[in-house]
Amino acid sequence: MKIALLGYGKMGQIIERFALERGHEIVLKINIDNQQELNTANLRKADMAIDFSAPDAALSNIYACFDANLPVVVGTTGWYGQLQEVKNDCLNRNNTLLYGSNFSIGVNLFFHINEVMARLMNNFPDYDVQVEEIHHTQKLDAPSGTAMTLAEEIIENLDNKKEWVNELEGTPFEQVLKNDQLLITSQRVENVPGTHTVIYSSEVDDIELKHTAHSRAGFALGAVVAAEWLQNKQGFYNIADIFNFK
Ligand SMILES: NC(=O)C1=CN([C@@H]2O[C@H](COP(=O)(O)OP(=O)(O)OC[C@H]3O[C@@H](n4cnc5c(N)ncnc54)[C@H](OP(=O)(O)O)[C@@H]3O)[C@@H](O)[C@H]2O)C=CC1
Ligand SMILES: O=C(O)C1=N[C@H](C(=O)O)C[C@H](O)C1
Repeated sequence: MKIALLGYGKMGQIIERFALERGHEIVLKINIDNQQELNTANLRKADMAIDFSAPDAALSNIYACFDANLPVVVGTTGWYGQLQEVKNDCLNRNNTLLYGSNFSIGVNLFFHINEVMARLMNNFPDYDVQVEEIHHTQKLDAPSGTAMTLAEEIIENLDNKKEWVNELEGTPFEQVLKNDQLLITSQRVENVPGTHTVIYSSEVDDIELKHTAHSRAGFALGAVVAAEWLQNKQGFYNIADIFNFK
């Protein structure tokens, strides 16, 4: 497969390594300095785009792929406020997109366990729940996309939580938390690839579900596997469609 890498930073460079190992070819690498190369003519040289860029670049990159009729795997987080609009446009224009807040197998297992746990905890109202995420200091968005997915799964499955709120360590948080609000705390610590914990706490004990990424390799390999899966498909997909744990 000929791959266009939209974003050639920490993730783009590891994705390149896995893609080459698996027999693919990289035909375009886009970063801030060569953004003008992201045009229809260049995108049409590829069979697939993989976007790991930045929250404020993801939307224009996605629409550039749509205009070139190029399928795109989107790992970039921080643009999900526009998710429904992108989905509608993708389907109306017969384009192809797969997105995921986290492409690692471990986190996708964790997502599934999180849903099962939230349903179970409806029977145990003495426990309150919160989500914690820790990432490296270069991360531009908070909360992480993964923490948002975990929180949304909990809200969908646990009757007494209705919305999430985010507290970023080091910034003022003066909100009084309501019982039906789920707190996501975000911490930024040098060199942490991504740690997520779901904590159920009662007076007598805590139950913690935790995923710790040891490096970015799991995310990068997952993105290449997702691109392989998306070949010859049409439509709008989420990474969960690949794992199909339901
Ligand atoms: N879904 C998942 O599994 C994962 C998602 N992510 C997400 O992927 C994204 C990228 O992460 P990461 O690689 O660590 O970030 P980096 O900052 O290391 O890399 C981002 C890349 O995008 C480029 N870029 C930024 N803005 C633009 C723009 N306007 N136009 C073109 N290129 C641009 C940067 O260019 P330059 O080098 O010139 O600055 C850089 O090459 C983040 O949103 C992160 O949250 C990360 C890991 C896993
Ligand atoms: O920015 C990162 O690094 C990561 N971003 C994703 C997220 O926002 O959840 C996935 C992973 O945790 C690393």
